[in-house]
Amino acid sequence: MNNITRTAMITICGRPNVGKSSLTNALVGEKIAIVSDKPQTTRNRIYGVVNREDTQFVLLDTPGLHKPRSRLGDYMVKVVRESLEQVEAALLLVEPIAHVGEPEKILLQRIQEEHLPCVLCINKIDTVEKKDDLLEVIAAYSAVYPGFDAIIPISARTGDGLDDLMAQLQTYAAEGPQLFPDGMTTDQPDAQVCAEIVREKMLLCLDKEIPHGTAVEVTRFTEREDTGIIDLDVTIYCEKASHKGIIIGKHGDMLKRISSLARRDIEKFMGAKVYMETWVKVKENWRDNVNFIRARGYDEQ
Ligand SMILES: Nc1nc2c(ncn2[C@@H]2O[C@H](COP(=O)(O)OP(=O)(O)OP(=O)(O)O)[C@@H](O)[C@H]2O)c(=O)[nH]1
Repeated sequence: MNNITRTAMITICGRPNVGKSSLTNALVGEKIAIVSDKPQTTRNRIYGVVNREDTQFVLLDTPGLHKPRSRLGDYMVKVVRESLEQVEAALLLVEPIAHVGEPEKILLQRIQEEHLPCVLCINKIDTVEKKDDLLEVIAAYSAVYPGFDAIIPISARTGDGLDDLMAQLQTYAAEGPQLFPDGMTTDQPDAQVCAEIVREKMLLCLDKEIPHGTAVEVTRFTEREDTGIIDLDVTIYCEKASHKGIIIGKHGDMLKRISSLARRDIEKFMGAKVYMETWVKVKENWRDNVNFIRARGYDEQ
């Protein structure tokens, strides 16, 4: 039992691939959001929950802001906009580059419209060799937006700067009830986290556009009463028959690789043994099919 008396909801936003999910996982201390080196990995808003002393922090990991090219993309951009409503503060996460791009400008405008306090976090400082380079990044952002509450260089990978960041986020906590029960680190249902882990492994194992054109659905999620073993049936949807061939691979090798990597992580996340069966189906142009994306949870909330 802890005695939470304060809460702070904070939106983590930024362009694709800056490390929003990596930061969320590092602060939560558990992998709840999938990470890849390919942009536009996160499709939905994900809550990460951190309890520290008397405060419960609820971090909103959002899709990277990008120019949408499909209905799914439209939905992802809408999620970002809405995630800046009704939170205590915004955390704008950026690359250590001394140039403020269009996504950052759009987000700052939106943050200003909502009258939100904003922390600028410069991520990936483990890749910065000279301190002066960081000063240039700070100068570039301060010139565009003088209103940051704080500017904090961090590395989600090494953990550098995260204590300073948490101390700053603490200043946004207000008295309020505990929103999530003890031990709960995310609002995502277990089946959804499992589906996301399969998608992460596709992003890892497959090149280019193929993983971006896939959706993953868990069609069975049952726990055996006697042994606690979890049985999972997973369907991967892709956009073309040629993609299906690539996902399955020669003699099914690629699908086996994706499945076994995913199963390992799912077992870690669930803390149980998992039996998983995986199918691949073709669903042409699903990213523009409103009913299909709604049915898979990419829906107006
Ligand atoms: N060197 C370094 N790499 C990092 C750091 N944080 C994240 N990365 C890498 O950056 C890439 C993108 O990370 P994600 O956490 O998926 O980024 P994201 O902003 O959530 O991406 P989207 O979902 O596309 O918006 C991955 O390859 C991470 O390993 C960091 O502090 N240092």
